[in-house]
Amino acid sequence: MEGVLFCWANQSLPPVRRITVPPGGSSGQHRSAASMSGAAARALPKAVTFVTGNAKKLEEVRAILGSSIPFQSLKLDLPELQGEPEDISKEKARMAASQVNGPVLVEDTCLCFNALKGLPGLNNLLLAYEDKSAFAMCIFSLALGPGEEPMTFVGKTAGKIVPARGPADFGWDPVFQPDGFDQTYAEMPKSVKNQISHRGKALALVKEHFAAANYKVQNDGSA
Ligand SMILES: O=P(O)(O)OP(=O)(O)OP(=O)(O)OC[C@H]1O[C@@H](n2cnc3c(O)ncnc32)[C@H](O)[C@@H]1O
Ligand SMILES: [Mg+2]
Repeated sequence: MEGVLFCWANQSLPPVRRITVPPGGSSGQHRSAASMSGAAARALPKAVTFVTGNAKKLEEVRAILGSSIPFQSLKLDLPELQGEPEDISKEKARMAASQVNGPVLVEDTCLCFNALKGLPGLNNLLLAYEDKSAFAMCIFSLALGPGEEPMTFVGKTAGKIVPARGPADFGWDPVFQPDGFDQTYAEMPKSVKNQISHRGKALALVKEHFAAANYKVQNDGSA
């Protein structure tokens, strides 16, 4: 799985987790300093650019965000980094923000296997293990501009690895069955996946952040 080399086991972690907030930014309750004090909302020079080369990912992000956050998408050739997922994600956001010269949102996803202590890996590695439990994890990083410290938003969905079922048009969707469902991600309607998925949970935090921060886009060139 490109992009993310290490994950962690999910026993002690909640399904969504906000890792960092900017100085003076949102608190754990996702209310920005601006919205709490009545100060003017932060102006963004242009709409957020969501950087991805993955069309299926983009399709889901569009469906989940709707018109809640004005954004445009862009495919950039960024180097694949190694390290801790949140560090990778932040570094990706820093590089993207400096290339775009504006606010960017980037995303990395991995499927992590508890039997492998949270390491992502190939499904057949799991054959040797009784424990087929896994979790899908999505990390979004938002950088408001070049040189700005990115904020990260994490969503996780627990499930298990099963023999493939359903359409094979998006990554490992056919082999991941979320807990509490008898369908794999690939078998369930998109609207259901988006409601319960790692991506849906992470984007709920992103949305909360935007609602609280109330950014003012000066030149809305969103697609
Ligand atoms: O340009 P970026 O956004 O980095 O797109 P990517 O295709 O490189 O995406 P990732 O590195 O985040 O994802 C690693 C792999 O996981 C797959 N993947 C990501 N999200 C998925 C999801 O919700 N369901 C199934 N597979 C997914 C994706 O197709 C890749 O093969
Ligand atoms: Mg990638």
